[in-house]
Amino acid sequence: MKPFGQRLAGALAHRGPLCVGIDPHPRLLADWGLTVDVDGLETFCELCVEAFDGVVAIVKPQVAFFEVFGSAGIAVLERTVEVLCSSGTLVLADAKRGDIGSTMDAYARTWLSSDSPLCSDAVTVSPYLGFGALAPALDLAAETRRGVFVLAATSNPEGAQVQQARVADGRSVAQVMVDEAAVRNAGADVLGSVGVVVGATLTEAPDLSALHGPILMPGVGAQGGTPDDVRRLAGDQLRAVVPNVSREVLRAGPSVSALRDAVARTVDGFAFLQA
Ligand SMILES: O=C(O)c1cc(=O)[nH]c(=O)n1[C@@H]1O[C@H](COP(=O)(O)O)[C@@H](O)[C@H]1O
Repeated sequence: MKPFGQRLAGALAHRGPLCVGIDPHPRLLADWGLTVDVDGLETFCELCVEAFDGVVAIVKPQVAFFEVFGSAGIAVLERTVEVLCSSGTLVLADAKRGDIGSTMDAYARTWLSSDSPLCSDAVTVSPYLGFGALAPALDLAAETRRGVFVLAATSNPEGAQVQQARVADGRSVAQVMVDEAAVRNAGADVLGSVGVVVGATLTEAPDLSALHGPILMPGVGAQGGTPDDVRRLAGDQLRAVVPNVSREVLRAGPSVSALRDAVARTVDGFAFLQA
């Protein structure tokens, strides 16, 4: 298996630059005419798989919306991840994990170890216990040829309190996270496997020019970010940018063809990224 960064670059080139979120909000379940319980969750995911599998470059299930249903919800997540991964659609588990030592190691094994029932192609992680605390995930991802997306500058306004704070050399904390990720990507062929998350809602992005890894940009659509914002924030890194859209696409459901049309329209709006 090729490293995640190379697989992602290939998928973006072939299927278009888009990460679609599977975010089974209670509101969306109701709008789709589904019950807000595990049965509704399961049907929602089956329809998402039918609509997105083999169509979009990368799918991002938001783990929180599965955990809220306890073990039965996790079982739905396991099945969803398994179906997508086994057919070759890349899966980014949005778990935003971050802890220390052996606990981080357990999180890493959950999402990145081939023998885990939740094993995905990549996972989101939070570096706000210190970038170095992420080493178990970064090391395991390198070993299993999977990926990690590190939260750098998030789409929510509260993030700035921590992420825009300055360290002693004057860089923002968000910039430090990007620079640390860049160290991990040094020498990678095509695109490194350590990505960063930069919200499409921001007025300014950290300097991404040396990252050599994927840049996930959530916040498009429901949170107010637009393709023009993505273009502005991406700078000269257009080919590394992966916009994430969740509600804006999911609102088109439950019709599978309407979901696919929404994906096609969204991908068209981002054609400039891979031009
Ligand atoms: O890591 C993420 O994906 C993420 C980071 C961030 O800064 N902002 C952000 O919205 N997200 C996630 O991206 C998705 C955005 O959903 P929509 O606002 O519905 O498109 C949610 O699953 C969020 O948890």
